[in-house]
Amino acid sequence: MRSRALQHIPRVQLAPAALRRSLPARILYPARAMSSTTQLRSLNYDNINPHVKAAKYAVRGELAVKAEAIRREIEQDPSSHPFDHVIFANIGNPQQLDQKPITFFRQVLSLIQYPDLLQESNAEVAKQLYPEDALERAKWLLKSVKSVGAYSHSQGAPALRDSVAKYIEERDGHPADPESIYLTTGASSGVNTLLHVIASGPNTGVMIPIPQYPLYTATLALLNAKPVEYFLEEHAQWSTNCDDLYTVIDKATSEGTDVRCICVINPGNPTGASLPYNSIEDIIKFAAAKKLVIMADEVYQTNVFIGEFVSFKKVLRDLQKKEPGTYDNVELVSFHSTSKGMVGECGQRGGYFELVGFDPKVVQEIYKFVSISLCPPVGGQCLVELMVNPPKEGEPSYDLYKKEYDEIYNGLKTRAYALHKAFSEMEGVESQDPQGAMYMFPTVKFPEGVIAAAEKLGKKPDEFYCMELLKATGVCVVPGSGFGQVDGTWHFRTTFLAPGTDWIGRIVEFHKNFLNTYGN
Ligand SMILES: Cc1ncc(COP(=O)(O)O)c(C=O)c1O
Repeated sequence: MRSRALQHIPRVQLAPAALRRSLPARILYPARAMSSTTQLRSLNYDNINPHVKAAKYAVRGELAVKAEAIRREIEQDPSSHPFDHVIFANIGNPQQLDQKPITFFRQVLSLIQYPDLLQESNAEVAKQLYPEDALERAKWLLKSVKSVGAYSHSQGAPALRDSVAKYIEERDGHPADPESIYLTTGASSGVNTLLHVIASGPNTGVMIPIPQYPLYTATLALLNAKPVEYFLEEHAQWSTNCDDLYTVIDKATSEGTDVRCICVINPGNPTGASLPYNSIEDIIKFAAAKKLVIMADEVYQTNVFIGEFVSFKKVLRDLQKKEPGTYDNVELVSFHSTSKGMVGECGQRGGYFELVGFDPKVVQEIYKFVSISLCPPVGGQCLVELMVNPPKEGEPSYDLYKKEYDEIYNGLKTRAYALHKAFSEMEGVESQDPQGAMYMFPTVKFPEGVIAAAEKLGKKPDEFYCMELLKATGVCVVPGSGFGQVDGTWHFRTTFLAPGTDWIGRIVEFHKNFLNTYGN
């Protein structure tokens, strides 16, 4: 008789080790024993947090997994696919796509990681390797944080927050308070913090733009709170229709949802749209009228090709000045990051948020929440300082910094326009002007044949299209369904980060062949 403990283990697993080594895995671990519902473990698919299972995050979904598998296949056998490398255009990951880090930033980061180079005894070597301003900045940063290996204040090192406040002041022409600034582990952790504090139960509603960056819907799913969708207007360059916001909130409220917040992504992901001053003003007025927190995701603030970036903070302060008293209680949180822009250091996980107009007792809870994670990475905090306080004209590193910055900016712009031109020449494809961010989100009209072929595979047409594109060209993009789209319309999102324009030609060629194959 087998003991109770052994009853769940297939007999073959109890076979001698030598025999087990010779048996194939499918015999050793039959499906039932391998499934995550095995009673040998505490966790199985059916008993884990259902909200984790409910969360969707398409930019790292099925297509990204397949793209990685193809990349590995090519590594092992370069002739295994009709292309020699995969282009990860599915995610805004600049340096994975060969964007060079800004030299000054890396010089300073390398010094703060290896401070021995700043010792007097190494002064001669250091002088040969580093410009004077990089050495000075590294010394100052180390004085401010002591060591990148030490925890900092949970809100971020005070001297670095002073620099962020100065940057915001210069950008907006209004003062900023370092005590209201929180350095974060990328913008994602800031968004996560605020949504945790805002979501108090399944009835909490948060207005999110559609299409949106799925961080928002995924986090709301984790928190079991409700996304309240407002649709951006594709025909008008993905603009925000303010009248529509009133209709959307009134409907949600009448259905019993406690709507507390509106999220705005400006410039937009995936749309790239930049909000003009008057739209921001309208959104602030709407938030004031409906007593909503504004979450302004401004991580693409320097990725603007048409017009100028205007921050929510600036417009709010302008309004408060113009109409004293009316907007005093507007609660605004604005996010920024070292991941995007010309910095593109998303692996370093730097970012910040600024709070304006929040109740002091709520602020205390936000502080407690961030302090539970101790502090954001101190190296990332230093990079935030470098981003907001880059070399100035006349300083030794300025010319190189400006050259590198401009090259990255112009490269992005050139590729955005090349993609736009390519899309305009593809049958059934239409894309709005590339205004900013790092993405294009064209719409694709699929003929019946495509829709039927996708249905047969149990896929949505845009998912089918993107998978076929990946398999034929190695270009990995994300189906529009991962961001949300008007029913019956189909899109895909691609970054314009990949170097060169050859891959754009590959998309055009694929599209032609795809329509020839499935067009009828
Ligand atoms: C709109 C938007 N917000 C936030 C993030 C997260 O950025 P981070 O790397 O700073 O966490 C991204 C990343 O792509 C994004 O597109």
